[in-house]
Amino acid sequence: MSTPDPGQRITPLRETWRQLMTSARSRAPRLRASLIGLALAAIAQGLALACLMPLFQALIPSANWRAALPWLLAMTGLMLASTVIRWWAQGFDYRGDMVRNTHELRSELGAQLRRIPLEVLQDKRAGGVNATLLGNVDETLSYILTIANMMATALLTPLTVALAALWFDWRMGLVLLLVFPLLIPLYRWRRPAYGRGMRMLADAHERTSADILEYAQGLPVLRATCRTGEKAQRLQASLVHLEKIQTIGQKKGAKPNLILATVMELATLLVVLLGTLFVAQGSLDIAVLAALMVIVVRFGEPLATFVLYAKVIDLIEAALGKIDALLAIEPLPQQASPGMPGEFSIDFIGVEFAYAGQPQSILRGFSAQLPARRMSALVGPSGSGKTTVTRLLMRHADPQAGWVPIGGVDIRSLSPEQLNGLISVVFQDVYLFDDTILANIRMARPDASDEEVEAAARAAYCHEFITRLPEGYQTRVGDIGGRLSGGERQRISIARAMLKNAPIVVLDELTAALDTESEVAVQRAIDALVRERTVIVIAHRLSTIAAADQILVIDEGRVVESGQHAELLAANGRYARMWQAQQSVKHWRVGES
Ligand SMILES: Nc1ncnc2c1ncn2[C@@H]1O[C@H](COP(=O)(O)OP(=O)(O)OP(=O)(O)O)[C@@H](O)[C@H]1O
Repeated sequence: MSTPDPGQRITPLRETWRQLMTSARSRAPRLRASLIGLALAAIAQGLALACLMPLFQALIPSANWRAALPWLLAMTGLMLASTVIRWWAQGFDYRGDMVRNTHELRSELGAQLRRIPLEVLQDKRAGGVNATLLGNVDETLSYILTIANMMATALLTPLTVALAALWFDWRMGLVLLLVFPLLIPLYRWRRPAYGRGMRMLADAHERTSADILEYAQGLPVLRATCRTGEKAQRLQASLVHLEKIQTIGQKKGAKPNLILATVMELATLLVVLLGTLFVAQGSLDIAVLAALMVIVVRFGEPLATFVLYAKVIDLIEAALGKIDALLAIEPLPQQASPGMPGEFSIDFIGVEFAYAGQPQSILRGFSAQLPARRMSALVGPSGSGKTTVTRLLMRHADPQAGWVPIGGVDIRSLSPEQLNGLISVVFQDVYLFDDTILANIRMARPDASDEEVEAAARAAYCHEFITRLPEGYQTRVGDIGGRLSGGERQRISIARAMLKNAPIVVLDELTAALDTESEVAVQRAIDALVRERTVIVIAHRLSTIAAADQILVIDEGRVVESGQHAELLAANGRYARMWQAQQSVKHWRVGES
């Protein structure tokens, strides 16, 4: 995700309000009403406290309870109203709206993850996405009412009292009102720094979250390569960075808070001094001064911490920014659909493609015809663009020029579901979810019956090893951990493809990392899978694709040779040289020079 730009403009509060209402989704009107309710409750509370002035006037020194009674009743009524409105407003939190809203927002972000181009998603670190979905969503919605309540009580209640005080004694009213304009320059002075600080904090959280996830997931590899220390250092560096940002945040908050607390103390002193002076002169009712002193003491504390609350608004704003940025990523456009293809040949026509932000094109005028129900193999040096070709077929991204039709239908006119339904993918790296084996296979076609799942597993040569597991098909992948071998995991992946029964199969050379026995099993499963389908296989070991119907040799993003194995050998070109190089490697033995 984006790194913070220190010069970045501070989002206006209006924009924060808009983002907040957007993230409240269907509950925006209720949230808006709750926030307005909290403001009204604070004003009612201010009016209730203002009643202290006439109440004291009636009681001091004449103790006229009859004159005091209406004010006592008004105060009780206003206090009651304030409490009821506040309870109603906060009902958004305690009646579960907030939790449901948080859940909806997370679901929407989850749906957005499914919509955004995979190529964009691949650029984001898993931990970063996790930080947005969990942390930012919580930061945004869970604190909002609490903080709004605090701010309303800290600002609106004293402001109401100050305005009411004008009525009883304009000089004291003005003194009270003077305190509020002082808050504004203080807030404006600190806000850019807080805003930046909170954005940096959000970025630091995201980075640390990504590093922790990567460290935990990569531990087996790190241990095997003895590089735990190096990665641990990186993680440690992230944690230190996070600590630094938090410390800076605390330090930045200390000064304005101290200043504000001092201003509030001085304001209290000013009210007491001026009040005493006016009372001594006989121009101020002692009862009004007594009431004002109670009020000032009551509000000094929340006002003093106002700037601290303002910091949380910036935290919310930073979180809203992250959520907005994720929601703003556009899915790939879809053209008008002429319907589903009638057959499943694949063409790449003049395809130019560069990854986002990369200057050089990976595919440069790539054109190829992959006949239906035939196996086409992509071979070529590492980095030549083989995987990129398959990614474009699966529409992880769109080419900058050229197009890719399946059976003559441009894949850009198929919906993601239609396109995904046409293609099965089997990679070396098989991701198994922490669920039962049955569910892991069934995910390829959720409506498949148990019998159909088992038939696919048999066809992919999985049934035997699955029935040997402690609970057969009901064994949870998490419970058996690393007990499944690479070949077994790959056969589960092939079973998924069997069950999906899509007409096109993309295979990343599977057998490269397997021992001979597993290789034979996986190869048999593949042979069963690819029958009668349009198959693209990315091959590193040429021996595995010698029988392909067509071999496309790719170099620097275009097809430089194509044909069958024998033809290409006879042509004595690039393929023949690659073949010879691999044949000679085959005869090497470890330790021989
Ligand atoms: N998401 C990405 N962003 C930027 N560049 C990328 C991305 N994915 C791949 N590349 C670059 O594109 C080029 C082609 O990569 P690709 O994976 O298609 O090659 P390949 O022929 O499949 O390589 P290999 O045989 O090593 O798997 C490489 O230089 C690679 O670094």
